[in-house]
Amino acid sequence: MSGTTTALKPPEDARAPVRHPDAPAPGELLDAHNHQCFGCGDQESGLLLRARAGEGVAVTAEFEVRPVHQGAPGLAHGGLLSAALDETLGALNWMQRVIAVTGRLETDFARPVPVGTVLHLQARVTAVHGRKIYCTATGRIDAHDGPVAVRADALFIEVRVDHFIQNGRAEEINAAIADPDQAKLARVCEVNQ
Ligand SMILES: CCCCC/C=C\C/C=C\C/C=C\C/C=C\CCCC(=O)SCCNC(=O)CCNC(=O)[C@H](O)C(C)(C)COP(=O)(O)OP(=O)(O)OC[C@H]1O[C@@H](n2cnc3c(N)ncnc32)[C@H](O)[C@@H]1OP(=O)(O)O
Repeated sequence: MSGTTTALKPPEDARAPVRHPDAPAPGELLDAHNHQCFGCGDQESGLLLRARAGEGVAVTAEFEVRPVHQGAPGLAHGGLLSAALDETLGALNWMQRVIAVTGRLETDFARPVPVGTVLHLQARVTAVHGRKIYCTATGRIDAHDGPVAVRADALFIEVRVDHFIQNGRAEEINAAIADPDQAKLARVCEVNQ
């Protein structure tokens, strides 16, 4: 059952999430955090997931399941559905203006998802404790109020930009440092740390 492991249950003294005053307005399309990202970037074989700001500390996203996303014939691959949930949860960073990475992600697969489906995703932060951000997401079939196909609970951990600079391959990191959009994103988020 989702959300029952200790690591995914916020402690008693966790605080409510706070929407950053400069967070994008509800409905605003969110930028890709990296154009080469498998989830939100523009790679043809990727998810091409597009996320929008929601109310509060929440986002929505859409992911069209294409033939390249198959596992069983005609059905979406479960790992890619988890990736779509993970990417949507990652977009919550924009609403708090922090940089956080997935520490734990627990997915429930409730229904098979046929190729051709547009998965409507919703994610929100439920609690924050120090660097730990507790969040949850659902993916519904073909409509924002369609049947729930997948859901996830996750724990994201806030990191500094150094996390990427120290761990990423030099080729991509150097390109990111030279990219004004990436450098701006890193600065904006670090101001809050
Ligand atoms: C100019 C250059 C530009 C560079 C780029 C700029 C900006 C980037 C912008 C955005 C990118 C951000 C995210 C990407 C967005 C979307 C993609 C979807 C999201 C992902 O796909 S992202 C990739 C997958 N993700 C990883 O690649 C993480 C690998 N991993 C690690 O890098 C470490 O593992 C880390 C950092 C997670 C923790 O390491 P650490 O040393 O900082 O943590 P530490 O030990 O201090 O723990 C602190 C507290 O978290 C608890 N805790 C820690 N880990 C836990 C776990 N796994 N489960 C449960 N609890 C955990 C501890 O129990 C403790 O809790 P307590 O405080 O209560 O004791």
